[in-house]
Amino acid sequence: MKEGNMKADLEAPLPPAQSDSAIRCRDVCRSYGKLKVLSNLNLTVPQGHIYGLLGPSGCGKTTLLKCIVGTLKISRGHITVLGKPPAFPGHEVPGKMVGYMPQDLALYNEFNISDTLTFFGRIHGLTQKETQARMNFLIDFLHLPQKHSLIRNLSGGQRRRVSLGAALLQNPELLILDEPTVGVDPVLRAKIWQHLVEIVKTGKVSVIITTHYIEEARQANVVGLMRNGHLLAEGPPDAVMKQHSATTLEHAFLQLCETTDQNSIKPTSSPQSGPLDSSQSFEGGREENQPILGVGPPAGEELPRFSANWKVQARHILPRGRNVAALFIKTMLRMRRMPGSLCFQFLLPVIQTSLICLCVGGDPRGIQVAVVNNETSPSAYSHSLLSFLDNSSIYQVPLSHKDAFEGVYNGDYWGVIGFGENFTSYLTKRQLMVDHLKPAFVDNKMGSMSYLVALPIKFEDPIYGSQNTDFTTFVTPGAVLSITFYLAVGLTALSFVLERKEGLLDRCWVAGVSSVETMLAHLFSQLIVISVQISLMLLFILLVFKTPNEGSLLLAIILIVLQGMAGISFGLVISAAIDDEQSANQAALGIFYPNLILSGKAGNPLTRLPVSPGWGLSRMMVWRGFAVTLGWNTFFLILATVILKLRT
Ligand SMILES: Nc1ncnc2c1ncn2[C@@H]1O[C@H](COP(=O)(O)OP(=O)(O)OP(=O)(O)O)[C@@H](O)[C@H]1O
Repeated sequence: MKEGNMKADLEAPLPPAQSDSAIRCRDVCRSYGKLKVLSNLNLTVPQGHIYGLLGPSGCGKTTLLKCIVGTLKISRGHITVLGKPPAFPGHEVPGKMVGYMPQDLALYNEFNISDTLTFFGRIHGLTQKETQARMNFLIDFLHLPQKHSLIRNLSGGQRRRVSLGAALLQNPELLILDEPTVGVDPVLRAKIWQHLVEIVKTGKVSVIITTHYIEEARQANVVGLMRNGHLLAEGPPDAVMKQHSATTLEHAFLQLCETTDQNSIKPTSSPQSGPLDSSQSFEGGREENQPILGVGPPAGEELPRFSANWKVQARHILPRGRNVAALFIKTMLRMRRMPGSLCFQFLLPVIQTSLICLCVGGDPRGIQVAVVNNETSPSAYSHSLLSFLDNSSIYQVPLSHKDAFEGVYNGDYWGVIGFGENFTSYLTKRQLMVDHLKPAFVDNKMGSMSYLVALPIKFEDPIYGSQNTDFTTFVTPGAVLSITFYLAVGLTALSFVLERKEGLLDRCWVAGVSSVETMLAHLFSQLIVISVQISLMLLFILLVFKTPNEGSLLLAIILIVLQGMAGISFGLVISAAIDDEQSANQAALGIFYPNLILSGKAGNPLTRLPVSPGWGLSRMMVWRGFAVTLGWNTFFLILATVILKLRT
């Protein structure tokens, strides 16, 4: 009786033939380092159905969804999504065919609802009219507030609905929703489910949804029960409950776990067979590692082979202008919405350069020096000598011999200047003697060898700059290059790491944006920031601090821009390799001094070449500087791309 009922249940709601599967996973494995998260997992989402993927926290649901949308690579096995493997050249998964709502809401807080939907509309290639029409529908349908409401001012539930709206925007054929109902009140939860049931009715849209709330998944057409990276069971909710004589899905799941533990059966390693027949039961004749009530294709089914011609492959690799433009506009809009942060980015380099010009290389001031003068006459030479000292640097404190030395021992004074009582008379005598003796001695005793007592160094007029070049002039060009480089490193690394942490990068990738497009858009938008920064810095150092410039200003600007671009590229490497902002900051800071010293930016006059001496690109030292900077740029960009590819 029990078996008969179960068969009847299975026959009615089971999905169409497996060729109509929206998603098929076969023997899928995925690990994070040594942690095996997905292990020989088999799953089938039938076309035009809602698939509820259930399981405890940490069982691997999100990891599986990331593998399905192509943001994570599987270590072993096969996945096909809407007919082809994810990220297959020419396939629009990731892309327009899939709507993805990640677990973390992944919305730009500075945007309003309209900006958010417009951004995703641009990426999906919707016209303004289409986006507007969908936006009006979604705002009405999901009961969203006014379209100009800022995301950061919305409630948690409203944000969740905006995130769902962004996933639904382009009417995708496949919806992947990672816990859309977490933290949502029961009324909204019911509404979300009601909507999902509505959209799959056409048979053209398929949905896979994960949830912790097992009972709500009874509204799904098919549920998959997952545990420790395996799929324990897959089938219509009623059939799963009946199979375990349970009144709730939760109870059925508990029973399934207990039985699995007792029998120590390792689930799912072989391809699934068709729907369970009356002789098959979990307790009895079930094939080892096969999920009960499987809805997938029969065992031994041949997997289709996929190929793409070189044109499709080339189009797949090449960055698309539409996506780069959408990302560029997005970054510009975010900057405009954060005027404080923008001003900080523009002014910080100017403030730093100004501080260097004001504080580095100037004369010391207010140095306290004890003066012990034993000459009393006001006309004594000692008074004249003391008056010639630079009194803005040295602050003279007249003291007795004892107090002066005690003061120096106590650290109150930097030194003692002392004059004996006969200083003036001895100086006069010595002057007279030298005047008489020197010519006589040198000429009579040394004759033609008198040049030997001349100074061994001759100071000619300098080829570059003036004879009195101060340290500030010397150090400023290197400082400008360093500041441009490090600000670009820090800002790039931080913005990318934060975007990834908030799930924004993943969301964009699932919408069809490649890592190269993301990098290009960032490079272009940062170029604008760098240009303003450089203009302000040059205005200050050339016009306010009057740092001399005898060379081509254009070459100097190009070199500084290239340094900024090298900083952006290096920031991309850091953000590709590191996941949290603290480590990214540490990496950016850690490279500061080694790079400053090894690159010669600190005190190496070569860094000033295009600015000060007026050399052009024909000089080897100058073009080599440009070539080296361009080389590092290319190397960092390639490295960032490779790391990103390896890490997905
Ligand atoms: N980037 C990562 N690096 C290392 N381990 C990870 C990473 N992401 C997830 N994991 C680990 O993989 C396992 C599965 O994580 P996953 O997020 O897929 O689980 P989940 O079922 O979605 O959990 P939840 O329902 O709580 O979201 C967990 O043990 C988690 O710690």
